[in-house]
Amino acid sequence: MDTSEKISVGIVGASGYGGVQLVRLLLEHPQVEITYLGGKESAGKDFAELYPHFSHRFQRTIEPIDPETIAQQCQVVFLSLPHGLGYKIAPQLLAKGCKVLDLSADYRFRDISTYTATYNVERDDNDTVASAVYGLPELYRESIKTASLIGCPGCYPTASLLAIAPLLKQGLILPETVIIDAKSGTSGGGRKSKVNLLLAEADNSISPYGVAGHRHTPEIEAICTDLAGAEVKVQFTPHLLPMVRGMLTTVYATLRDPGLVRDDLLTIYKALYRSCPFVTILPNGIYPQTKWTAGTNLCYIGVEVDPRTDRVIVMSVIDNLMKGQASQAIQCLNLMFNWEETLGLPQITFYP
Ligand SMILES: NC(=O)C1=CN([C@@H]2O[C@H](COP(=O)(O)OP(=O)(O)OC[C@H]3O[C@@H](n4cnc5c(N)ncnc54)[C@H](OP(=O)(O)O)[C@@H]3O)[C@@H](O)[C@H]2O)C=CC1
Ligand SMILES: CC(=O)N[C@@H](CCC(=O)OP(=O)(O)O)C(=O)O
Repeated sequence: MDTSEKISVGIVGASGYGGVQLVRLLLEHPQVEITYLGGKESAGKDFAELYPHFSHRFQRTIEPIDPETIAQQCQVVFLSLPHGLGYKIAPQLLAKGCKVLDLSADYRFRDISTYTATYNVERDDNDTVASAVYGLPELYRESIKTASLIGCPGCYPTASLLAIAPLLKQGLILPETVIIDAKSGTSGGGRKSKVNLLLAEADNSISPYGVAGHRHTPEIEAICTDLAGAEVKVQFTPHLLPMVRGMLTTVYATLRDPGLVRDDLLTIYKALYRSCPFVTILPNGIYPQTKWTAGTNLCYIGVEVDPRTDRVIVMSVIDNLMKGQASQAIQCLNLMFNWEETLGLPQITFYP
């Protein structure tokens, strides 16, 4: 394909884990060309200096973050920055005609007061927030297609919401009974050094954190409430696993109708995800493994019912850096440009 037909794309926050996934995927994407990389501490360095395994294929200097310059060089901009930064740049990019996909929490909430309470960032850009669409294609595909600004979901909300959405949409559970037990690899914490992510701390160990207060709880609850059409509160507990990539969530909830069996639920899940190329509902008695998703945009879901407790148990796995972050953003990009939803996205993992 003639490169003049390609869309010019920039990545702000290219030096981080989200950034490096985006570079890898966008280099292989047939419809885009990377024309800008931005960063703060990394500005002035070549990308291949930070990630030498790219040096045979891609070299580009990371530039300081200047919205004017970015808008001149890019039609689409991925913001892969810590929360509280993207919202200062996105309005200027949008005003210049760029489409923006923000991987942080800045545009995930329709209600700014929930964002402010959760992230402790004061802001009043209500109009921009109102124009943003939550970037979970399986639930908001049609809105994503026409959006200019996407608030890409967090990794825990992605895995949790894909697991629970059919139950809430169909009114199959008592919403006050939802418990989400989630586990993540350490790359979920990003590339910046943190003590709990050191090998000596995380290896040979598993630990809960953010119990009864993790910042993803309000994000999950807001979308659950939207899906159920009534307020939903969830009990969400994340855990850090001694591995790099991957996320498992196990969701428990009490069925409204104790007569429902696993086969009924599998039929409902398959029907709701029938047009979703990245979601696989596993057959009877098969439960998912994170290993099946590594490096891909896939989500596998297993469903079980315990007739002794009338609870449904739904298990979902994703790669936190992919469906939980970078490749899901590219899935949204594909929809925004009316390309095949799967374009440029790996669909089979390396295994084992
Ligand atoms: N890791 C994961 O599994 C997931 C992460 N996310 C979200 O995606 C976003 C990126 O995460 P991730 O890639 O893991 O994070 P990293 O810590 O790996 O990277 C952060 C990036 O942000 C840049 N940055 C940091 N501070 C500033 C600043 N003050 N001004 C400008 N640039 C800055 C860094 O650039 P430099 O080095 O140049 O300073 C770096 O490129 C975050 O909002 C995160 O919460 C979402 C889903 C999953
Ligand atoms: C293992 C680990 O530390 N994970 C991160 C979640 C990563 C993510 O999705 O966070 P954002 O909402 O910022 O995008 C955490 O629990 O804070």
